[in-house]
Amino acid sequence: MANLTRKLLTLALIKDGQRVLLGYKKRGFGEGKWNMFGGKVEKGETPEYAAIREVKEESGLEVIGGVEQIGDLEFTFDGEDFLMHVLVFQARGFSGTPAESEEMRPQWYQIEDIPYSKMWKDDEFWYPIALRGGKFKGKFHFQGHEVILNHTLEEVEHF
Ligand SMILES: Nc1ncnc2c1[nH]c(=O)n2[C@H]1C[C@H](O)[C@@H](COP(=O)(O)OP(=O)(O)OP(=O)(O)O)O1
Repeated sequence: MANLTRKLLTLALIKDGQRVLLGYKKRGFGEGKWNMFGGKVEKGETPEYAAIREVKEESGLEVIGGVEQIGDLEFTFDGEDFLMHVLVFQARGFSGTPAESEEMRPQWYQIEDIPYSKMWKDDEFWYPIALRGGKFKGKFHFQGHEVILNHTLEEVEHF
């Protein structure tokens, strides 16, 4: 694939014991899916700062103690000229009560109840690694938004 435009985005895992906070995406890219919180890294931001900002904007939670990178994912789409590079972080801590935003409706899920059938198809590959404390790198090539044509995924020690 030649000359793909790269976009840098974040996702943030908010985990509290055996439950995880997901958001129902009300608009924009991935509308109608449950997802972690995140979005584009704006000019002048570090990815860590962007991840913390998006958590606040989309869920109402304040990240405490910063974030740690746990994943590095690339998404491409058949026939499209862009590549989405998504850095996945885990919040070390958080405070506040989840609140609905214009973009997301947050809800806690027990790990065994995560609604994979209503999420991006790649999530069921890498969430299990993230949820047991592992780190991972992966590439997923989609046809549309629902079919994965091919992928790679490996667990890593560090980035
Ligand atoms: N395949 C897949 N699985 C899991 N998560 C994602 C994908 N593709 C994705 O894009 N994502 C994530 C990465 C980002 O967190 C969001 C998309 O971000 P987006 O809503 O476009 O960015 P914002 O900056 O919040 O958007 P606006 O505020 O400009 O609407 O999905």
